[in-house]
Amino acid sequence: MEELKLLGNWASPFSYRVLWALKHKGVKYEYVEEDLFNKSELLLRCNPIHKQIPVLVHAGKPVPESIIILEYIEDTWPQNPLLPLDPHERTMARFWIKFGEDKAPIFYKFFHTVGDEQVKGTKEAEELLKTIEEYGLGDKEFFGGEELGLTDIAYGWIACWLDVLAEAAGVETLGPQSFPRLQAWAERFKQLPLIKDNLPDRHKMLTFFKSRREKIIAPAATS
Ligand SMILES: N[C@@H](CCC(=O)N[C@@H](CS)C(=O)NCC(=O)O)C(=O)O
Repeated sequence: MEELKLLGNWASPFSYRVLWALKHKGVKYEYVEEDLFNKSELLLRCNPIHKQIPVLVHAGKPVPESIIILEYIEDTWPQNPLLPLDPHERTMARFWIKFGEDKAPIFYKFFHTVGDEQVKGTKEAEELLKTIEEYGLGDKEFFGGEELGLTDIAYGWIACWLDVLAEAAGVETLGPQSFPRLQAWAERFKQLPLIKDNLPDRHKMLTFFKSRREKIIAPAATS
């Protein structure tokens, strides 16, 4: 069997995207935990551009960037498809995945700011959630219809990480709970055995993200 390694980090939603997709496909792989404060030679060699996890290394060939890795997984292991067969539906799944990626900096603003900036960032993130709920999810069970797909995996952090980040940043109101259809999707998503059995411990995440947040806002708080 060709060697397959996932370089990841326990707290990273981007790592979990890849892990969920591999498990969904039933593909065996070796997980390598990266210390992001002391990156391994392997990571630096495999992702010299961004020096970030996740990286999937397949038969010695590295693939960086979680969304690109998801596409690679779908192309390489076609079983249990995560993208629809219909070309238009397939393209729209990619549209929504790209939308989420393009808007990521706006989404994370609330976590990196304080005061008025944070209020503004929270509002902007809420607007994005509203758009995703109304135009992306609509009345469907999952983004692609009745079954889990690549868009759900890409947006999985909204179901499993956003409330933790919001709590760590003191903006508990931010999250799918304010959007009924998004909230129902998030609950449905989290109840899938694939997701439920493959998530970091919430308390451990909260402690970690609170400490990250304190470090991020420290210069703003003392200036
Ligand atoms: N766009 C990237 C983001 C990956 C990312 O932000 N990884 C973080 C961990 S969550 C990382 O490796 N941080 C270390 C660093 O930037 O030095 C992806 O989707 O893979």
